[in-house]
Amino acid sequence: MPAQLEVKPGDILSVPFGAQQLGAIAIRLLAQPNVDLSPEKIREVEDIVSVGFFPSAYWELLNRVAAYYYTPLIQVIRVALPPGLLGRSQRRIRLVGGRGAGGRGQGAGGRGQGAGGSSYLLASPDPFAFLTPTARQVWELLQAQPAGDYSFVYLQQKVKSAYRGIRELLRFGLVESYLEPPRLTRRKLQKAVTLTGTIDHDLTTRQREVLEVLRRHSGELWQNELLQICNASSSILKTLTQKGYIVIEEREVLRTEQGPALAGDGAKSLTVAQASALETIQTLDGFAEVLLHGVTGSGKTEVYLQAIAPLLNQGKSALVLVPEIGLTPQLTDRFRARFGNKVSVYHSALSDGERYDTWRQMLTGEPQVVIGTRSAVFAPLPNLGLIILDEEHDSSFKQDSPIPTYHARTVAQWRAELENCPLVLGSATPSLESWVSVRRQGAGGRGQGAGGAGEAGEEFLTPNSSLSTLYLSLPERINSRPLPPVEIVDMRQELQQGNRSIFSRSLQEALQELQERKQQGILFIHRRGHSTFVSCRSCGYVLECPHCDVSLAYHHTEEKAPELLRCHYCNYARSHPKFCPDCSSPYLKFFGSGTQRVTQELARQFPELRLIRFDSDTTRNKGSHRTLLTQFANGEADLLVGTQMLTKGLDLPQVTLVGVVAADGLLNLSDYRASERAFQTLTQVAGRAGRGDDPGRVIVQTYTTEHQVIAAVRSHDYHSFSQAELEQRQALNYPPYGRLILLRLSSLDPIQVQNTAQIIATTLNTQEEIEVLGPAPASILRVANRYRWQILIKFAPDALPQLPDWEEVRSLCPSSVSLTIDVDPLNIM
Ligand SMILES: Nc1ncnc2c1ncn2[C@@H]1O[C@H](COP(=O)(O)OP(=O)(O)OP(=O)(O)O)[C@@H](O)[C@H]1O
Ligand SMILES: [Zn+2]
Ligand SMILES: [Zn+2]
Repeated sequence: MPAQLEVKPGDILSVPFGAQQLGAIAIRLLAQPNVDLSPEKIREVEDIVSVGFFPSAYWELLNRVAAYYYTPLIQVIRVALPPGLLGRSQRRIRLVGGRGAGGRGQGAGGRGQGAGGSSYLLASPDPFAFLTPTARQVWELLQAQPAGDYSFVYLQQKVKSAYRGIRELLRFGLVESYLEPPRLTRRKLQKAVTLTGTIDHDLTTRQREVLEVLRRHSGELWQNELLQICNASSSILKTLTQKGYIVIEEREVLRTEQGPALAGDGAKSLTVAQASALETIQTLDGFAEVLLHGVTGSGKTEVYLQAIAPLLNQGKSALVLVPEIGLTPQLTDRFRARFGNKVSVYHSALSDGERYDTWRQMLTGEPQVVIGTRSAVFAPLPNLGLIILDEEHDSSFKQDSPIPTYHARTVAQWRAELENCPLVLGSATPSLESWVSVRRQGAGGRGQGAGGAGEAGEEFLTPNSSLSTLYLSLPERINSRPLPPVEIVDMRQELQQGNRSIFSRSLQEALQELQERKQQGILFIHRRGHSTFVSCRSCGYVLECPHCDVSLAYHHTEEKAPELLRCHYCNYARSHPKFCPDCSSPYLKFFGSGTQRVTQELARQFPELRLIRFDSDTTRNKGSHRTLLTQFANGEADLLVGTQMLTKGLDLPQVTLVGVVAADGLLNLSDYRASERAFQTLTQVAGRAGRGDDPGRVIVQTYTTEHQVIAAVRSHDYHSFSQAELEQRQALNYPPYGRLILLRLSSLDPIQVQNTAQIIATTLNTQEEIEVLGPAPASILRVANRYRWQILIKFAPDALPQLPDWEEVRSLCPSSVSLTIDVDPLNIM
């Protein structure tokens, strides 16, 4: 690298790559290049584009994530930065100081306008006699271009060996090289009109009108808005500019997602429990972790809002993490109503431009609230005063693939610690991880957790070990409203007594009543689509995905839409055949019921009932969550029918009835977390009922009434459920007691992946202190034509075992087999 450059880790660099110039990040300084790196793969750093781009605490965070999740740092940086930022940037060359009069503006590097160009020109008839012919040619080309600016590629095409000439010009400081951001992340500019003069007499009525409109808008409007409001053409603005009444300039438009205009909302007067929780949170100084355990509808959000308000006044910012975008419109609305335009959302469903702009908006350091999903844990807010993780038990905070397979809760713990701010975890059904870390401190333990976990080297490799968590509880609903009674219906008895419908008599009556009383209900179904599989009644043939080892689900959206069979794993779709592909029988039958099937059945049995289907089929388009929920909130439907999405924080006071069509799909999963997840899902969905003045009721249909999860859901008993569940976990050394790492292997070649899995497992087995389970085929062996095997590693968290050398493990994988190391996996199926 050029001697005068002092590169430090975290700097943004430009590095030549072929004819292009790429954006790069300095990861680490090496005294010697790696021995196995061939010299032709090493490039010179050309320039530093941005010094100290990452603040040190943030850089440390990225490094922790990389170390804990065994992921190259650059992959972690990719998750943290908005997409495209480091994409293919274009290298350009321009004259330093512009070309004589009217030269273009500032250079990115902040090298100001000097007397530069023109003074050279005056010195002698040929002041550049010292340049080589190549440099000279480049120089003249640039002189001839009005802005004095060409892409590197263009100069290379025009001048033979241009790069040599450019290097020479750079050395003399005559030109500079810069990176132009890729197109999609380019800032968006738009013309803004600003009122500058007071309204005077030399104006026509029309001109006066335009200025009046501008004045009423605080003297500033986008040009297109102004023209639209006044129904005027741009010529009138030209005249006004000439007369000196207005100035038109290009201004940047930030493409941040805007919510609808909302009426402002003031702080509510808190219940005793809310007030006490808030008080504790506000006395925290610096890093601490808090579990806010509040039953459904206990007003956790109000506590968050009031904890954030004073921070903003102190010039600090807050980060609010939520599981999924489906629940964000309602939550963001509440935040916007309280904090106005200080709120922005940040999640992967934003367009790249919106993400880029929101990201830069955060860097301004203005006090603000950012609400986002998993990846927003990396939101680059300086001056962070508080992190909130709402619905902290939700598994969508965990990334299964690609690497880093991080959990936003774990990363948030590190981040809060590094930024020295409190972290509040909120839930009605806390994860057993959080529950155990509260219990660790023993009864009444209010000890502060600023123990400085992870100061020294390896320590941070255990996520929660040295953290102690403060416990705050909101045991009652707002206004002492009762939790809804939960009725369990045994579907085996329904069948015995001759009811063949998918709805029990109890649920049928409740739906009937709903209509009569003009109330609203929610119906929860485990799956989307119509049926889980289609098979032939004559020969038993089951229609399967050609690329995966699963049956195809039947989808039929509306009357005239095509009937489709779809794979829920790879999204393969085919039309529904009229005849069995195997025996040509016309008798094909649908089994299992998804949201579509249930809505059709409802339409048949309750034709008067107005329905809204709320699942990933009906919420594909941007804004559709909001649209459907608004329709429902406005009373345009009686029943909301949907999947998992319904369980996440919906607050609809009119809902009195919640029905679960079949709890069994949740209960009978082969995963060690199935019970915990089922309890959480059922408790959360039950918690949507009776949040307003009218009392609610919940009906859960199941074929396994005796299941311990069902008993706990019926009695709203988190404590005894978690007690029993933790005993089982402890006995088997599963999390939160033992730790797990899952190796996922996949390949197009079934033999090779199996052999590789076997070899890796054998190698791992030689190691003591770790328990190796498998290799075993994944529960669905083939997905999208890839065969999948896995190996589960179990170990005790405290006695940090000598973990395998992952580089060595990777080296056992042939190139046709891909390996993902999933640390603390949540999905093991
Ligand atoms: N102090 C208060 N006084 C009156 N109403 C309140 C108060 N606090 C919260 N509420 C209202 O109570 C309702 C439930 O609150 P919120 O949605 O925050 O509950 P929650 O604890 O997040 O529930 P869940 O875990 O089920 O999502 C909301 O409509 C909220 O506006
Ligand atoms: Zn058949
Ligand atoms: Zn498939």
